[in-house]
Amino acid sequence: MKVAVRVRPALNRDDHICVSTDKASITIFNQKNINENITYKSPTIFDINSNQKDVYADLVQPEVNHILEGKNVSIFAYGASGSGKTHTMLGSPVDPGIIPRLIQDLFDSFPCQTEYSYKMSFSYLEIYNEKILDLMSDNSENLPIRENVHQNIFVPNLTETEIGSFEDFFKVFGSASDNRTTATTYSSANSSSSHSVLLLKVVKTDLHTLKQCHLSKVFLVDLAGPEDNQLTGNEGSRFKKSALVNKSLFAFVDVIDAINHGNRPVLFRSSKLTRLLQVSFQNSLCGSSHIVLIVNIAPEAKHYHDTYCSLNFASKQKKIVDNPAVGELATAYNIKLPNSKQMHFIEKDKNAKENTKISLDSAKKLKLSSTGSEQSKSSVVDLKQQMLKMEESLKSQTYLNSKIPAKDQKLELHKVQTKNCTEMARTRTKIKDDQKSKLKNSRVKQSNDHKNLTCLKKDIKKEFTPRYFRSITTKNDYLLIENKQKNHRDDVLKILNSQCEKDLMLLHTVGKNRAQMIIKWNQYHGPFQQIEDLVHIPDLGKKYLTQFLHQNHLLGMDKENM
Ligand SMILES: Nc1ncnc2c1ncn2[C@@H]1O[C@H](COP(=O)(O)OP(=O)(O)OP(=O)(O)O)[C@@H](O)[C@H]1O
Repeated sequence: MKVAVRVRPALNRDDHICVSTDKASITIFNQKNINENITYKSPTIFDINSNQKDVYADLVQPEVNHILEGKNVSIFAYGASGSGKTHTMLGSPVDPGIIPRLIQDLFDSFPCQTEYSYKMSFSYLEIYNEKILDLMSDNSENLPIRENVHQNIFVPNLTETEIGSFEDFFKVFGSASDNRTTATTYSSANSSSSHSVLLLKVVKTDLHTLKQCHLSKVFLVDLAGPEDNQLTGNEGSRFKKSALVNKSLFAFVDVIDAINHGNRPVLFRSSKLTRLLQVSFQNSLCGSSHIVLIVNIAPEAKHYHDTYCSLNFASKQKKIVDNPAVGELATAYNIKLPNSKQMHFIEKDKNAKENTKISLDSAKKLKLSSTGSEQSKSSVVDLKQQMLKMEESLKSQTYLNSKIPAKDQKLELHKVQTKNCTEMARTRTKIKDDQKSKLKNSRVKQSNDHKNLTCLKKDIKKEFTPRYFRSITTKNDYLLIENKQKNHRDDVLKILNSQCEKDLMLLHTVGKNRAQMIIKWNQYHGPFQQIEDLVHIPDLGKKYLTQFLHQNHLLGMDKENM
């Protein structure tokens, strides 16, 4: 996930400003307390002088190739009302933002080939009051969100328009934008009070076979600004609506936090927005989906509180940016131990971090000990010196960072890995013991197959539901499941040969009809030798077999049988 902060220029010359920036940090000052200033470090800051072209070139242009390769990309503009989200995403005809630039860029980048063709279509919706409204339809009603058998999330009946050029897009999009819900807020007379989601679909087709090679989905999201109802004095329905906006923003922040920190379960269903983007969020963990988060900031002192909240959110995600290992942990098979050279840098990095901590502590002490105004002035000078030291220290961290990407991640990963290694050794012994005792037990239990099936029924329900899999966080969990899964492969085969409709229906993707098909095949051809024999049942076929293995979490196991 890429995270960037963008500060818009002040809208009024006379306004007091509470934000200052340099290349790698942003500082906010509290007007009510001159001693109170907070500095945030961020790898990507767009200050008041940055223009739309810079923002696009740095954050979005690199994604064009990913889109052409079939990866999904989601771009979010987050920030308080009036902080410049719509300007960043859409801009104006004279100063276009990310959306028009990306569409133009994609059309320009489609390669002219005789073998493949690219097609682009788009849908445009808003989430207002936790309702999904089709902005391309003049009288849209609340649309549902559905999930198909391939676990793709979609909105049925959402208008989708194919576009052959940038002009095509703008014609349709222009009128659809007028349908967006706006409201007057304390910071803007024309504030967007909904999340708008522009979904671009880019399809690559093989011109010889006319088959789709891949489909890339690009979500361009202009989030509604959170509203402080105490500050705005919102009442009645306006209060309820803004409470819903705030609730869905909390859900959005929660999901991002949970995904990036490896917390499980991730509550995608707690808002329409997160549910709609569930697949993109999940795929970002394995790298097949990219996320760009732009945190917009208004520099005026009257927005201090909003700015403070947005920067806190951004700085939390910055840790995440430096922590791609979360994805590796979630797909625990990829864990690699750092080599000795990397360990050297990790140690160095640790020291640099500690130096920063010391500087911060002494800066805090200085701040606390200042009393009189003279003392306060000298304290401020000292504080600045301390800050400089801190900055230097952080710079050295950045240097180290460039040597080893994701330093925090390495440290965290190392800790987790050391812990995991010990736990893994323990688990291996435990698994071996378990296996031995299971073998003994199974001899005794052989005479009672029904009992085994009842155990399996519980196991499948408890352990092989997708929800359970989502809660797996450590490699040990995977090892345990992997081991159990191998045993259960045999058990699933037993169920397939059980000729018992009720037991067969315990398996995922097996309903009454399929259970009867399996029983009939079984009676006619004799017992299945392996699960993959399902492919021989005429009405099921290869596609169903993959689905069956996937849903019952047998995919990737015993590949020699496939
Ligand atoms: N980088 C910028 N340069 C110049 N003007 C800007 C910039 N960012 C925002 N603005 C101006 O600030 C005002 C508010 O911006 P915008 O409407 O994009 O905010 P917003 O965050 O989308 O607000 P809301 O959530 O209320 O819709 C607009 O007049 C816009 O033109």
